[in-house]
Amino acid sequence: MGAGKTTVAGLLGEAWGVPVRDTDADIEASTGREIADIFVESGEDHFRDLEAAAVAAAIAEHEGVLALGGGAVLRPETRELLAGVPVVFLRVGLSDAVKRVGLGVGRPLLLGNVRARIKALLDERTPVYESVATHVVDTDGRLPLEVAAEIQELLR
Ligand SMILES: Nc1ncnc2c1ncn2[C@@H]1O[C@H](COP(=O)(O)OP(=O)(O)OP(=O)(O)O)[C@@H](O)[C@H]1O
Ligand SMILES: O=C(O)C1=C[C@@H](O)[C@@H](O)[C@H](O)C1
Ligand SMILES: [Mg+2]
Repeated sequence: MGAGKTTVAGLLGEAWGVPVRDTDADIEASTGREIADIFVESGEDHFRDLEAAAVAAAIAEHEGVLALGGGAVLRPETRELLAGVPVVFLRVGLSDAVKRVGLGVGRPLLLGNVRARIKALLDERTPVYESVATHVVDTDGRLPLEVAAEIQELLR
């Protein structure tokens, strides 16, 4: 969270003139509920089921740039679906992530101590992100446009 997936996907879509999808937005549109409410009312497991289905639908239907939710790759079936497509891991360190997400409003897994929650998620997930990525781009101290430019070079 705060790596810039949604922001950079939008810039890439503009640069390439292709459509952009974001699985978090797809889930909110299809359920008519906000992600934070889904977590609170139905729990994380239910959200992950919706998310796995949203990723599968997007990969089947969508031609363009796809931004995933930060925890989508926790599901093995999602990792399998990503094999064979270019996957960019936007790396962000603790300090920049904390600055970017602010109080973490709308990000249910950051409730409580935002800094401690981000540190725990980075520690747990970094190996998973590295395992699915075909490309890794560092985002610390860089503008979204600079990150997008590097990805355009990498995927030319
Ligand atoms: N490279 C960057 N430098 C500074 N701010 C950034 C950068 N990338 C994104 N931001 C800002 O950080 C915030 C979070 O970005 P964004 O929503 O794109 O992250 P995300 O990875 O999609 O997060 P989530 O996993 O919660 O969906 C936004 O306010 C955005 O403008
Ligand atoms: O990293 C995560 O687990 C999450 C990231 C967001 O994109 C949302 O999918 C949700 O807030 C959970
Ligand atoms: Mg996002």
